[in-house]
Order: sequence, then structure tokens, then C-alpha cells
Amino acid sequence: MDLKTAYYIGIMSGTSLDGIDAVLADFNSSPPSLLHTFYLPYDGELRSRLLDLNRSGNDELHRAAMLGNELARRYAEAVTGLLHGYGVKPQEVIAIGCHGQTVRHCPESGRGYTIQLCNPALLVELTGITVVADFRSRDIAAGGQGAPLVPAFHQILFKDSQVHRVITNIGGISNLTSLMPNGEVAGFDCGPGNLIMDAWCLRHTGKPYDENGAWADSGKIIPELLEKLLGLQFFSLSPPKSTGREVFNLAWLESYLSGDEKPADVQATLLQLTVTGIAQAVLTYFPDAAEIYLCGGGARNAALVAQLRMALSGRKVELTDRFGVDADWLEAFAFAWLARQVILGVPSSLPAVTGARGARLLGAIYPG
Ligand SMILES: Nc1ncnc2c1ncn2[C@@H]1O[C@H](COP(=O)(O)OP(=O)(O)OP(=O)(O)O)[C@@H](O)[C@H]1O
Ligand SMILES: CC(=O)N[C@H]1[C@@H]2OC[C@@H](O2)[C@@H](O)[C@@H]1O[C@H](C)C(=O)O
Repeated sequence: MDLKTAYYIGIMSGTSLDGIDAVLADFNSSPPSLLHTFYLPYDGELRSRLLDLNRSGNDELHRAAMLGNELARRYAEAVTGLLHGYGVKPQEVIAIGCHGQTVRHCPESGRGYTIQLCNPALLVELTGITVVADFRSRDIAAGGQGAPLVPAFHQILFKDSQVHRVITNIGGISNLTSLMPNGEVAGFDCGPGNLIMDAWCLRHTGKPYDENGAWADSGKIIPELLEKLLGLQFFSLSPPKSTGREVFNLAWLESYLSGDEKPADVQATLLQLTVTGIAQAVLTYFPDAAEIYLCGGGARNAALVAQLRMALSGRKVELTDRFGVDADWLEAFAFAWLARQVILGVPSSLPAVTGARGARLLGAIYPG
């Protein structure tokens, strides 16, 4: 294969459990370019089978392995959709960086584990393309959180020699990357993104998410509830830190509800929880940042963005779209880049972000 003209594919299916983002990327251009994109939504049945894995018992090991196979088939479908849609041949692709579906994340300072479900061997068989998978385990083995991993790619795309920038990804969970003009990079998960808002919205309106935060906007924030939710230890922990559905879930929310609250008021409070989690982290750790750039699906939530602008007044708050990098595809783009790093033999983790003992090659290669 002519490495000068070949491409990488990145596949991300994140903690929101909304579906699969697939991108075709070219790293021979400077800056790297995102050539094509393809989205394959999850159906309700797959989403609930994945959520059911949070409940132990009932042969969960078998169910997890079968879901790994099912996900590999869906990822292969996304690859086919991506390549066919644009007339690109599998032989033109060096590797697929496939994040997998996080179903457990328990880093526990180097003694724990993280699970991103996918059967990479099956994905190679179905696509004929080399697959890179399991990006997080090596960092955890080296004493790190295994997350967030995308700050290294944010650095490549968005660093500036004059301005202190913060990149804020609002996916299921929210995470920040600080890019100092002197080249220092920091980053950590700062709290919920969309995942609790989505779950509450589904339960009360039947819709998978609150479009533009309109429902939240129709409610009133419940200050006592917000205060209780913000009392969670995670918010006051110092970085490095990462989190997931194990911490932010409906059972946790319900433990603070009396049952008398109006559902729209709870939604307004959850939106504010996401905003406050992000704003407090920026103001505490990066008070000098002048520019904040948002990405992830939450960046499309107009009410959320408006509240964030208020909470971070005095700073420029915009979307990464401004740089020609679509906020919806940045994470999938990052996993194409992470795959390339391990194929080239270049460590891609940032110990200053994850807390690991050193930089490591991330991802296991399944040759095509
Ligand atoms: N117009 C919109 N209004 C409100 N919310 C939106 C809108 N568009 C997308 N979203 C939210 O974005 C979510 C999807 O975001 P994204 O794809 O970044 O999540 P993810 O891949 O699971 O992220 P991560 O891996 O970072 O957790 C949806 O579930 C929804 O909550
Ligand atoms: C364990 C896991 O899947 N973590 C995700 C999740 O979604 C957002 C946040 O929590 C971040 O830490 C991470 O994803 C991005 C892609 C990252 O590693 O940078």
C-alpha cells in the first residue's frame, strides 16, 4: 500500500449510546483532513441490551461477548456505508481505529480496568482492514485513568502560541483539554454531559434527547436539588480524573428526588448541572483561558451553550466548527489519529492528563 495516499478510519460510539460515528481521515495533509463521515444510529433494542450489562448476573459474560460480536457487525456496516458512499476501496485504508462501546470504566489508580466492547477480530474478518482497538487498557496498566485520550489530538489541531484555549467535549460525559501557549496540555473529565439529561428526557417525553434544550428551558432550576447533585465527591476531586455511567445515572439522581418535582424542572436542573460542572472546572483550573471551544453533541444544544456562555462570560465561547473541524466528528477523527500513532509506533498518551507513569503506545493491532 502506498502510505502516502492511504487513509485511516476512526469509529466512535460514545457514552451517550446514541450510535456510531465513522470518519475517513487523511493525515498526509497539514492540518489533517476529515474527508467523509457516516452515522449509524443504535436502535432502542441494542441500547437497552447495552444498558442491561450494567446489571450483573444472568450470564453477563456471555451477553457481553455476544454484544461484542453484534457491535463488530454494526461497526462493519458503518465502514461499508462510509466507503461505499464515497467510492473508496478498503485497500486504500491503512487501519480502522475502533474505540468500541464503553460498558464499564473502573480505572482505580492502576489497579482497575476499563471495557470497550467490540470483537476486533470479527471486525477485521468483516472488513478485510487492519483494526486497532482497546486504546485505554495500556494507560490504566501504567497507572493512568485511561481517559480522556483525545487531548493529545486537540493539541495537534487547536494549540496556539499566543492564546490559552480550552476545548470542551460535551458527549455523554463532559471533558476538558487546556492548551497553554507554552505547549503545556492538561485535561480531565469534569462531570456529566448529556447522559443524565437524555435518560430523564426519554423517561418523561419518550424522546432520546431534549432537542436544543427546549424542554429544559420550559422548566425552572431547583436550587436545592442542584446543590445536592453538585455535592457529589467527583466534582471536588483533583485531576487526574475520569468518570462514566457508574457514577452519573438515573438511580443516583433519583436518590435526591422526593417525587414531587415537575419533570421539566428536573431537566432544567440537569442542564444546569452540566453547565456548572464545566464552568467550575474551567474557573478553578484554567481561569486564564481566553477562548473556549465546544464539541460533541452537547455543543448542538442551544440552551446549554447559552447557559455556558453566561457562566463563562468574559471569554470567547464558540464551537470547534469555527476551525473547519465539525464538532460532531472530532472524537471519531481522534480515534483515526490514535490508530495511526500506534501503527507508526509513536506513543500517544499524555501522562500529564491521565496520570500514568509515562507515555505509552495505545491500542492493540489486529492485522488485516
Ligand atoms: N440538537 C441537539 N440538541 C440537544 N442535544 C443534542 C443535539 N444534538 C445532539 N445532542 C446530544 O448529543 C448526544 C450525542 O453526543 P455525542 O455523539 O458527542 O456523544 P458520545 O459520542 O456518546 O460522546 P462521549 O464519547 O464523549 O461521551 C445526544 O445523545 C444528545 O444528547
Ligand atoms: C471511558 C470512556 O469511554 N471515557 C470517555 C467518556 O466520554 C467522554 C469522556 O468520558 C472521556 O473521558 C472519554 O472519551 C473521550 C473520547 C476521550 O477519551 O478523550
